Amino acid sequence: MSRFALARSWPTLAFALLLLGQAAALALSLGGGAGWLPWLLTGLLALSSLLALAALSTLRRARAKAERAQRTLEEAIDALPASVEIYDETDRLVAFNQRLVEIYPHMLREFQRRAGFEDMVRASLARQGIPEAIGREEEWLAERKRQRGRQSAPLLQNVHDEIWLRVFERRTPSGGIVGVRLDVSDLIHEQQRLAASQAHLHAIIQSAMNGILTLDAEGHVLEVNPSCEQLFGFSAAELQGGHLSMLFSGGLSELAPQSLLGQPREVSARHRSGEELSLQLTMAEVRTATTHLFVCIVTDFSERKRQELRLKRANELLARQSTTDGLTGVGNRRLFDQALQQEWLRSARSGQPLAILLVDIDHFKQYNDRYGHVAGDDALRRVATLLRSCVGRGGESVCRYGGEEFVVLLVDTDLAGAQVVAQRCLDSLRLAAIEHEASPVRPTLSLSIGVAARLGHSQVAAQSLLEAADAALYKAKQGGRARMVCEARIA
Ligand SMILES: Nc1nc2c(ncn2[C@@H]2O[C@H](COP(=O)(O)OP(=O)(O)OP(=O)(O)O)[C@@H](O)[C@H]2O)c(=O)[nH]1
Repeated sequence: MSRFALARSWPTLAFALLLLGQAAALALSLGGGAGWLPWLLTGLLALSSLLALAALSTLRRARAKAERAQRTLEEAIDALPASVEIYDETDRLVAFNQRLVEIYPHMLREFQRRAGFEDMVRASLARQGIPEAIGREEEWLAERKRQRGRQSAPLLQNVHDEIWLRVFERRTPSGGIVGVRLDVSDLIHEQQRLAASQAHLHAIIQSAMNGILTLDAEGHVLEVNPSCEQLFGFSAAELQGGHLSMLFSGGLSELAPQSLLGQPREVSARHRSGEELSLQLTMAEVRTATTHLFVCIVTDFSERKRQELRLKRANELLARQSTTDGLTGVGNRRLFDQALQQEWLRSARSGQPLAILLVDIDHFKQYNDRYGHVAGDDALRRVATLLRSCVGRGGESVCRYGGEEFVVLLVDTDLAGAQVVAQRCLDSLRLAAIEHEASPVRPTLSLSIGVAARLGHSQVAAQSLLEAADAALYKAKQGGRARMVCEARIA
């Protein structure tokens, strides 16, 4: 028997002793009895009084202890960060803590012991205290009652002023219900902020002009944006799961995304159609406690690259045109001037000789007059071609000097060598036998050539070589044309 049970039985014992005492007193008053009997009765009375007093004191102590225990329990429940409410088997409120009142301050009056759950919910609905139920209160209440104490997962409830609760309800073995409401507003607001930021990010990625791919740590495609689909000509479904190497060529196939981190790099790729793409690839790593992936941003500069190539070709053509004679296709005067300066310096450095032939078509005016300008142009083209074929080492050293005059630059060639070339030119034109009936020299086109050469290391200017060749040409003309004249070497 526990001490508490023992204490509870003592008043009964004391009462029994008292009754026994009174019975004995009655028997005595009714007649006779032993002389010791009053003493016995007095003793019994005293003993029963003592027992009763002891029992009362034990009871008081036990009650005080029970009250202390209940107070401790109530204080503990009140101190919980969650609200606690306890209902009996008829769904009436038996106990609740302070937190419940704080969560539902408008329900202060309704939170009474023995208040029914449904009545309290109805009161809350009437005050529009449950935002998600507004406009469909009865339906909401029916559903709430149906689920009461049976939810497999806690309910998420939006109360007022942006307060979100997780409601845990469990049925007790005796048929009552214990409810706990945990304020998860911070968590929900964080989730809402996260969802908003994800939506924001998603919109940016979806509308970005750059191709954006997410890759796993091995380089397999996880997600792509519409620009990426457009860029490669493959759908997201086709790209997903594929490896980086499927998209990019040029040595990227063996590389893991990790090795592409850092500075943007230029890579080439192929569109589904086979068209070559010039791309810039920037790789970023995303590493969190639960995630490890890579974000690859791809910029297409194929069009810019094509434009650059077109521009380069156009510039090359322009440069060629600016140094080419439009009629004959040989170099023009500008090219000759540049080449002469360049070779002059080179010859000065190396000590190698340098020679030029100044070539003039004889009586070309008469040719034009006799055969017309178009035929004259054609004759100029034929002479240019013949000269190029006579020069041997790269015909590009033949330039049109102006009108019906050509100049031939002969590198690493001395005067003797230049004379050989000049003679070859004269012979070659004679053999070509281009008709020139109006020429007083002979009935075919002829040339006069002035030859000059420089010795290496001479300090004079390049112009002096040209002047020497011009003087020689003049002498050739004076000497009857259809010939060459060699000017003395330039020192
Ligand atoms: N068809 C044609 N003729 C040209 C061209 N450039 C210059 N000529 C002509 O070449 C002729 C040169 O005449 P001149 O300077 O008197 O020389 P030439 O008639 O050859 O006389 P010599 O040089 O003294 O033998 C001119 O009639 C020019 O019109 C050209 O591009 N096409």
